[in-house]
Amino acid sequence: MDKLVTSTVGKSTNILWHDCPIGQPERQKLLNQKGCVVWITGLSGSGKSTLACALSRELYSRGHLTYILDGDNLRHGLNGDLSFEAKDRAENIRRVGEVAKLFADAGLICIASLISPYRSDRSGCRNLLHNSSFIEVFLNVPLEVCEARDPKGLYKLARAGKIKGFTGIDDPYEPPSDCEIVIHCKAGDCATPKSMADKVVTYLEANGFLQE
Ligand SMILES: Nc1ncnc2c1ncn2[C@@H]1O[C@H](COP(=O)(O)OS(=O)(=O)O)[C@@H](OP(=O)(O)O)[C@H]1O
Ligand SMILES: Nc1ncnc2c1ncn2[C@@H]1O[C@H](COP(=O)(O)OP(=O)(O)O)[C@@H](O)[C@H]1O
Repeated sequence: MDKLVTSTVGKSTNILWHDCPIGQPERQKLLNQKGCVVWITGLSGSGKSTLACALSRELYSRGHLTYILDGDNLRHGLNGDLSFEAKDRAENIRRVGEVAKLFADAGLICIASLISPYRSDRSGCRNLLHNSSFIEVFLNVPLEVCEARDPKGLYKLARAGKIKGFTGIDDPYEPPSDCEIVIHCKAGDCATPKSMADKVVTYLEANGFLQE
């Protein structure tokens, strides 16, 4: 049955949502898992992409289907038109949140790894999903550890004033005040990516996401 739905973005009107007989429950049964979004937030260099890949590998080894939405990668395509101004970061997160919602509806375990510095943007994504299927993971890695890593040399450029508005240097990062998983890492005392991934898998298992 079609029902009139007003778009949350407010740009589309007179659109009707079309339901189909094969929906998320049927897809989850096929995949033997529950669609959800694992949202990894943290500073640049905190290990978001590394954790996303380690988590994806661990879940694959257990026969589960995931898909990674990485901020850096999406800025080569879908979000290539966006800057790092606050309003563009908000749009970046909004778009990724909507795509992640579609992947979760497809029955996948969607792993999003983006700095996503603003609490309001992250809670906007949380509100797109029914709450329990949005799992926020905060990679709590101090700026000095991220800066010491600096694999892309961006912190060095930011410190030299060659990059303006770099998160953590001259642009804000709002750590989560209440998220599902916090992974702490101190200078010289960081768990391995696999053990970090295992912590997330344990959460997914305990909350029923790894079975239909
Ligand atoms: N000004 C500025 N601030 C922060 N990050 C910057 C900036 N310019 C480029 N980069 C690189 O872009 C990556 C962050 O993209 P995201 O889409 O995750 O950022 S955001 O969520 O929109 O804030 C981020 O990648 P990661 O290091 O993987 O986090 C940076 O390498
Ligand atoms: N758990 C970890 N322990 C030690 N080094 C790590 C860990 N996770 C990531 N790294 C290293 O930190 C750097 C940044 O990791 P990356 O995943 O690119 O971070 P981000 O995606 O948050 O920018 C890389 O050189 C990576 O090898």
